[in-house]
Amino acid sequence: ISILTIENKCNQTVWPVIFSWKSQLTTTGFTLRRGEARALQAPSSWYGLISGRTLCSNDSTGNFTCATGDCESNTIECLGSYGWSKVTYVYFRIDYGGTNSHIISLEHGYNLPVMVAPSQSSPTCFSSGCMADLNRTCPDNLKIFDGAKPTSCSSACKQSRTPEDCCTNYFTSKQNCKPTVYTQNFELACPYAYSYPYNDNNSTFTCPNSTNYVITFCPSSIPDIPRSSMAGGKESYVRKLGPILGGIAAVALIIIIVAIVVVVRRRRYSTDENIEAAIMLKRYSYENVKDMTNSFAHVLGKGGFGTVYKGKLPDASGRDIALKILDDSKGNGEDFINELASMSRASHVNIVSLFGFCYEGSKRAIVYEFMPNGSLDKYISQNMSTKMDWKNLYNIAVGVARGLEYLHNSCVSKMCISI
Ligand SMILES: Nc1ncnc2c1ncn2[C@@H]1O[C@H](COP(=O)(O)OP(=O)(O)OP(=O)(O)O)[C@@H](O)[C@H]1O
Repeated sequence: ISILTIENKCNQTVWPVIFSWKSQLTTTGFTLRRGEARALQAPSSWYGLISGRTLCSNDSTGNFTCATGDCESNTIECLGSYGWSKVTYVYFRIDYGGTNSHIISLEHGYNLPVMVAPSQSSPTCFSSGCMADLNRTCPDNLKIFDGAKPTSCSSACKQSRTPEDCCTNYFTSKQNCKPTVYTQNFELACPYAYSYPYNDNNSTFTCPNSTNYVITFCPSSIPDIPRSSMAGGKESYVRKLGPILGGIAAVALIIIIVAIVVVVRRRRYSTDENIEAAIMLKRYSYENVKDMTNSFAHVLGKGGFGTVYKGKLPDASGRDIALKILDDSKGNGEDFINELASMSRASHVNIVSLFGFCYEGSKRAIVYEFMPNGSLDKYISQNMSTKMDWKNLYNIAVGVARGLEYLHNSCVSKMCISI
């Protein structure tokens, strides 16, 4: 099982599509407003794709349609067969023969920048994506508009259908299927994406089968890629300035390549930060949990969902923690991860902070702040006759109300509870 966390950092709402060739996930399409994230569990041997739809709405007849990536289901869910759209795709194969693999594909086109951050890092498994805004650099004849705004960029094959662009007929071989000016536009901006048939250099990532992924739409500020010289109707001007532009382009190309290498290298070392950024929590193994609690030596109490133990963080701080081991859960693991993801975004003085979690099959635990005075209800009842005057009780009530108010209002607008 791998957890796929899909997050939307775009300034607009995105409606992700999940299409599966094998075993459906719990959803095939949903809404992700700006700043929201949703985690899904992909079972072993799941094989499918993820893409994002934009500018969706219900038309006058109530049918749900999107300007880009529409799955023609007329609803938010994308049931049934799948027609290829001119959008950015991420393909995943989860646990095939012990490994996961994924590809970011621009083979059909591009609509949104996407980054895929695996939870592990190796020379074949690192954070990468297509971060550039190719809607702006798209050659004019491949641009797709919604009104005056370019919304996506078609692949040349999808638009022209020629054997050369689609690598069919004579061009059906690695030898004859070469990058074209169009695919170079994609290739230059997104070298780790798959942009034409046989373009398999660098584009398949292979990770261990225990890897989880964060798939981010609009991952960061988008670098401004220079407009391709073939865009627009200035060919003769371009031809005259050819050698000069060629020199400038060569220098620009070198700078872009160096920048990409630097960015990719940096990202290789920050993959764990990326998954933690989406769930914003550290993931511990069950073995870690056992160590942290000294083999469950000190029980703090038992609640409706499980037993709470005292423990210590395994880092240099050695900080005291509470560790709630959830009763053998038959429940939905996705709910657990989504709830953690939302809880981890809450930060308030009157709400216990979460430090991490454990999720190994049915073994689930929450690692959070230790409260030396135990639970508030017990504390109040035990001290009622001694320490509790009306002022103290009033302050406690106000503190509790402030925490609740934060969860209901401020935190909702910061996407704590909306997932
Ligand atoms: N962070 C903590 N620090 C210290 N003790 C804790 C902490 N969290 C829980 N406990 C102890 O463990 C007991 C069980 O806690 P738990 O949250 O599981 O149950 P609960 O408060 O009854 O609520 P729930 O309905 O969530 O089960 C508490 O009554 C308290 O004594």
